[in-house]
Amino acid sequence: MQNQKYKVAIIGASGFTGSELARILSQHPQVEIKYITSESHQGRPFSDLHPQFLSIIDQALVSAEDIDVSSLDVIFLALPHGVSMDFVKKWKDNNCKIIDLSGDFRLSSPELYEAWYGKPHTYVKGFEGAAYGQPELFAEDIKRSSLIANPGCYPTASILSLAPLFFENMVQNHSVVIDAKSGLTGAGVKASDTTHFSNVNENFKAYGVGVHRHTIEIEEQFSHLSDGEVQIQFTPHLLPIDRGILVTSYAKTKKLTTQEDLFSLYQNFYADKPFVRVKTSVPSIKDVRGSHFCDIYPFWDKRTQRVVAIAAIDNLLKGAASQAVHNMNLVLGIAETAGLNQIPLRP
Ligand SMILES: NC(=O)C1=CN([C@@H]2O[C@H](COP(=O)(O)OP(=O)(O)OC[C@H]3O[C@@H](n4cnc5c(N)ncnc54)[C@H](OP(=O)(O)O)[C@@H]3O)[C@@H](O)[C@H]2O)C=CC1
Ligand SMILES: CC(=O)N[C@@H](CCC(=O)OP(=O)(O)O)C(=O)O
Repeated sequence: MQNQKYKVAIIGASGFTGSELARILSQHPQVEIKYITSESHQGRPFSDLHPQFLSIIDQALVSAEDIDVSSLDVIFLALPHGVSMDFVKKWKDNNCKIIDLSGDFRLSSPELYEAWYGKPHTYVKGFEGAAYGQPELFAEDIKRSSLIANPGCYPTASILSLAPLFFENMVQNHSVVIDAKSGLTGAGVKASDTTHFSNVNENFKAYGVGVHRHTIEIEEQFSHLSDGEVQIQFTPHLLPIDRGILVTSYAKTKKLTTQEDLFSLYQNFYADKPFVRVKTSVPSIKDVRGSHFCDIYPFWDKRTQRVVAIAAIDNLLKGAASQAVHNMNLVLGIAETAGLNQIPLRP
């Protein structure tokens, strides 16, 4: 029903992805935002905290303890890792869909979670029914699931950059290197030494070398796509900008290719995916900023016999909030593109 309004709640709306969810959902033709929650700011108008919403969303923030979950169709959890799982456990028996933006249910087992997140999982059963929410790759799983694990920001760009090659089982194992860069909002709203202005401004650095938790998330999805165990080298970097991710992915293929074949492979793979734009030139972060697009340039380097795939997304949108809304559209069975037509903000 096109005029049906689905009732949703945004849990953890004082953060960056929570506020971006509010921006998109408030313009979604089939959504009514029933609750916006914050524990540390409950009682204050949402627009006090996020002034861009003044006279648009002035409703008061409430505690997550006080919401009537039975009245909701969809809950978005914009909470840190290790916090989301408690809410999923508490609300799982209500007849509503839960879309979790954290990493709590993205991996395939609690053991892997503990190994990469450094803490035990407290809701092991949740893994059973969770779908990995990459809409371009797993739409059918997403439509069937009541718990959707929204992918991480780096994994979104990284997975989309090489998915066509893995799907065709064309990649030589151990040959993949992913060099990724993110703007600061990827680190969340709380300031730290790492995100202090003078440590970031006019600076650029790698972090999490060899140990970043997104390594396993990407490996698991590539393994899933290609039906074999995949290992990758993944290195994230912190860019001195607000938002945006650019990844450069390198892979050796099992058989030789050409630029024309590579481009057609990507174009065909993403032909019916409205938010992936396969390009013939390099993408930049400003080409996608503020939008749900992922732009990809697949390049065959004849000299080194390598694929170089460059992908750009907005970490807060395609890497988080708009991806969550895309998942909502799929799980509710409404138009896939509803509410997601933001044109990138450039310059
Ligand atoms: N930022 C990004 O680019 C991306 C983020 N994600 C993931 O999405 C989730 C939300 O991210 P983001 O919006 O950036 O995070 P923020 O840190 O900006 O916001 C998280 C919010 O969660 C609430 N919260 C509730 N309980 C706790 C707790 N125990 N400790 C800390 N905060 C708590 C806080 O609000 P309050 O205290 O007011 O209740 C806080 O504002 C995270 O899991 C993140 O990893 C995923 C992809 C991209
Ligand atoms: C710049 C920056 O700090 N980025 C975050 C990733 C944010 C994100 O997408 O991921 P999760 O939901 O998996 O936390 C980081 O590297 O931890």
